Amino acid sequence: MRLLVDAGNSRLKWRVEQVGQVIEEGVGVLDSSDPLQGMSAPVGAVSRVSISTVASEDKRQALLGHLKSRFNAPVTFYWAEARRQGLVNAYNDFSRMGADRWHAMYGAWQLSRCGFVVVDAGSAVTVDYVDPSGRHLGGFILPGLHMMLRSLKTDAARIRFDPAQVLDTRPGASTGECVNHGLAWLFGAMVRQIDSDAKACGLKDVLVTGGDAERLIGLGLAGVHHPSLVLDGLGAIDAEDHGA
Ligand SMILES: Nc1ncnc2c1ncn2[C@@H]1O[C@H](COP(=O)(O)OP(=O)(O)O)[C@@H](O)[C@H]1O
Ligand SMILES: CC(C)(COP(=O)(O)O)[C@@H](O)C(=O)NCCC(=O)O
Ligand SMILES: [K+]
Repeated sequence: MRLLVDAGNSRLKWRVEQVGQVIEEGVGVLDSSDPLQGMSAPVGAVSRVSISTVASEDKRQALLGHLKSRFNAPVTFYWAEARRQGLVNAYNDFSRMGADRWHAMYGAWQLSRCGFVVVDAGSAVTVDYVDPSGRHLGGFILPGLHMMLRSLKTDAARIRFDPAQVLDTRPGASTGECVNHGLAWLFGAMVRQIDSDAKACGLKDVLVTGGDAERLIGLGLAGVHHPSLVLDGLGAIDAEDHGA
């Protein structure tokens, strides 16, 4: 069995697989005593652990320590690459790209050959464009929904509100409405921009992942939800590197 891990800035997603079949999966918190919360697969049955992470070096080391003490199996971190199987990174310095972005793009590359957009609505929102030949055209990094709400709460003295996941984009008539409608309005505008870029670049598919994926689809993003695109891409790369 192999254990795949996507350790983001907010949450850690994990999946145990045997010959391509998902045995179990879950979500944990990276800097908790049990980041693989809920995992019941026998420890001895895990033959390797493969990880995609964008967490800090301290958190990465702590995760590595946890995995080494729990499993008697090799642990490999996978990072962004210049190219793989026809997918070509736009970054000059590919090592600076978040591993999650590369793995999500590679997951998408397994599914779509007609040009695609990957939207990962996690702690930060990332948008990446890939043309039908596999050339990454570049992307965008924006603060995520939760991050924006937190910055309004902590960096402005008189903005007090309860966050609400509304889809309402009408002008607000209270602080709460102005903030909550404001975020829906901003993300609605982003969704239209993605749609217009995709049309202009001739990209047919939009694949959406991350904790706020459904919210973006609710705001009109015409994409297909792939909840574990990062793990899918990581799994494909891990299989290739193990000759599977
Ligand atoms: N149960 C949850 N716990 C934390 N965040 C959640 C939850 N459900 C939805 N979210 C949203 O998902 C975002 C995090 O998405 P995720 O893909 O897990 O991020 P990351 O990959 O950065 O760890 C948060 O910013 C939040 O808005
Ligand atoms: C942009 C990100 C913070 C997104 O990670 P997330 O918020 O989903 O945990 C991550 O991909 C990252 O740290 N990237 C490094 C910078 C770059 O991709 O250029
Ligand atoms: K992510």
